[in-house]
Amino acid sequence: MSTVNNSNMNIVIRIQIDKMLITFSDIAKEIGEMGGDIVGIDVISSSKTHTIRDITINVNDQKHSHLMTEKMKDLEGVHVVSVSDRTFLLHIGGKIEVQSKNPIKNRDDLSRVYTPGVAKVCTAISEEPSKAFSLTIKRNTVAVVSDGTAVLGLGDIGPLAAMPVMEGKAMLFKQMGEVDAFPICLDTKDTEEIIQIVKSIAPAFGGINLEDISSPRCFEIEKRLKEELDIPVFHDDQHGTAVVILAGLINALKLTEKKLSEIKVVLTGIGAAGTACAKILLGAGVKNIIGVDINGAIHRREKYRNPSWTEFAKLTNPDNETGSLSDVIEGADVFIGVSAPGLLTVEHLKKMARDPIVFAMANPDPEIDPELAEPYVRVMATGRSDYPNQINNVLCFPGIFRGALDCRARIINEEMKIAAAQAIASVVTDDELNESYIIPSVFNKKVVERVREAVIKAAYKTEVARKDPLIIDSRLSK
Ligand SMILES: NC(=O)C1=CN([C@@H]2O[C@H](COP(=O)(O)OP(=O)(O)OC[C@H]3O[C@@H](n4cnc5c(N)ncnc54)[C@H](O)[C@@H]3O)[C@@H](O)[C@H]2O)C=CC1
Ligand SMILES: CC(=O)C(=O)O
Ligand SMILES: [Mg+2]
Repeated sequence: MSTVNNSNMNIVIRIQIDKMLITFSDIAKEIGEMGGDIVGIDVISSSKTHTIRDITINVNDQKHSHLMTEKMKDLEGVHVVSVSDRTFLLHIGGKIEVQSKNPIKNRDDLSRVYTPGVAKVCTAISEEPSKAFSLTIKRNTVAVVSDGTAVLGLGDIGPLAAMPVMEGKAMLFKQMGEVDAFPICLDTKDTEEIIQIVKSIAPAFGGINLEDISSPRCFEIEKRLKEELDIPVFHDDQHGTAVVILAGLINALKLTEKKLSEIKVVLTGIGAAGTACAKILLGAGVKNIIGVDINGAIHRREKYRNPSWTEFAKLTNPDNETGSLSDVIEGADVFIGVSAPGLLTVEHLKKMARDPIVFAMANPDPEIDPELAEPYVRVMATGRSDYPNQINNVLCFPGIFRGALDCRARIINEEMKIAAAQAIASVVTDDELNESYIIPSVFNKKVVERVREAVIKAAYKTEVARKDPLIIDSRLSK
């Protein structure tokens, strides 16, 4: 596949220009001739003889960036001071910080927020632990916990390398849902140890968002934590993803005028996301799902070492189809990929039923390049923000936790997830719905509002909410 990663990246080249030797318009012309698109110019300093400028250039890829830099270096009168990728610039020093709600202006403030005043607040919580929800950050704070074993589609890159993703999730929690989230990357892959650590840190949090923990360990970790903690534990890659897939599918099927109960779905990658996706789709009425992992279709004639595949085989593939993706894609109405880049080909698309729906959601590179797929599909979606129809769990986790925290839910159950999916789908009105808009934008404020509302309603209906409904604030709030 022609990889889509890094396409259209922005770089910032800082150059010192000798005014006697070259003009800026000459430099801009050179950049344009090399296919670079100048999207920003900043003057950093200027003297009679020299200027230093930052030129932000949209380039095709890393190679293009390199050629552009070399060209600048060759120009007489130009000295390249530095070249930065804007993505890296955004990560310098990390992406989040802790801020106090009130400044400590004097001794009196100090004695209230800290000792001695704080002692009576501690005592109050010790006498009535539920007060931790009103007197500490617990009520609005979620731990984003990863062990770095399944980071996006990058695999087991370890806890340090997982941090940028977890910081990103924390940013999204805050901006979209006004939830305070902490990235916590653990230097252990031991299931039991992860469970014990999360249990030990739980007092500070109102919810636990598990992230990018590889399967099948993620299933046991989530199950045990759900049983042993009294706050919501939600493995985002499983349930956040599944919720958004269902939302996207509800809307895409309106376009192809097919029913959930009639479609054949081929799902690649029966790991965390794939397993949960199958469960939510089965719950929503899909009858024919065929899972494909590295050894082909998952079926009941095979004995699997992975217990989650044995379970998966029982629930799916009603006709017990066997073979590779090429075999089982025949006649499929929907392809959902939560697996690896480039495994879906145009030849596969040609074998699908009329009006194929393709959700190629592996990150950062999807199962097929959207541009390659476009002519052969009716609806195309990816997990990325730079193509239409971004099916990404960011549409779910801020709103679902906002709702769960606001009604102080003990758990996030199936009813709350289905309600969240329907809420996301409902943001796209029938008038707006089209092939390039089956799912609302991540920036659409209605998403979190509707998900929150629907989740709270479902939590009360299923009796998992612990807060008096009369004191729930109707607005998005802490
Ligand atoms: N768009 C979104 O919101 C989300 C996208 N994803 C993406 O889905 C992918 C999987 O994520 P997880 O389920 O968390 O990982 P995981 O590690 O739990 O599961 C991945 C599964 O894909 C299988 N796989 C790998 N190569 C394959 C191939 N060539 N053919 C068939 N199966 C293959 C693996 O054996 C494994 O079972 C990643 O690329 C991730 O970025 C995951 C969660 C959310
Ligand atoms: C989006 C996300 O959570 C993932 O790709 O793992
Ligand atoms: Mg993830």
